[in-house]
Amino acid sequence: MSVGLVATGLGARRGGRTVFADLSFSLHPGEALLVTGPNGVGKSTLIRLCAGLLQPAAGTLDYTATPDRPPVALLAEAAALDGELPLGEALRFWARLDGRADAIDRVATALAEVDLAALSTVPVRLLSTGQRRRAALARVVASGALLWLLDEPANGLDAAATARLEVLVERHLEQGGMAIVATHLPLRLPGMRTLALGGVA
Ligand SMILES: Nc1ncnc2c1ncn2[C@@H]1O[C@H](COP(=O)(O)OP(=O)(O)OP(=O)(O)O)[C@@H](O)[C@H]1O
Repeated sequence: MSVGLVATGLGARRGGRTVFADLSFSLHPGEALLVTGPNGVGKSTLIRLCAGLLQPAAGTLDYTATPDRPPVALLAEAAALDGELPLGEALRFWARLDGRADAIDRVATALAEVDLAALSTVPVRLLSTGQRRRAALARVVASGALLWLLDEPANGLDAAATARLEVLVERHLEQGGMAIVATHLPLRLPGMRTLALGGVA
């Protein structure tokens, strides 16, 4: 199979209820999929399935990555950064876990790219909502991962930060990356396709 993600007849159940069924899509290097739909329709569930944190109730999800990059980076609702650590340290902690030496080197650049360089010595717990979101994005950027899974990445971001997010995703795609972005806020991503979840009747 060529590099990419292929979902075929995907179904998800949570709490004993069907969230969605028979979802099929594919994603290849340079492509982004915007997942939209009303609250509770299953956007986060789809992101978690793609991250391997949930098992599909039906169908298959085949992912072929490249050996030169970490396969997946997830931006979920919680930033998952240690609140007591200075921001730069918290990001370097994850970069070490990502297991690639250059991820640690990329932390400072990623912080600058989300306009947080000035706050790298500030404990994460003191960051504002939007700053935490940008910090979580810096973690994804620093990872160098092939597939970005972004769950509501624009939540809490102001217009300038949203524009930076769009630029970072665009650059990721230009570098052969892929992105699945669950959002209820409008985002402009080049050549993106939209997967509108409609709920299960
Ligand atoms: N841990 C869980 N246990 C049981 N049901 C869950 C769990 N998490 C989510 N659900 C249910 O699964 C459905 C889909 O939730 P999900 O979070 O994927 O929706 P969403 O489209 O991301 O919503 P939102 O726009 O509000 O973020 C909802 O009905 C929700 O109540």
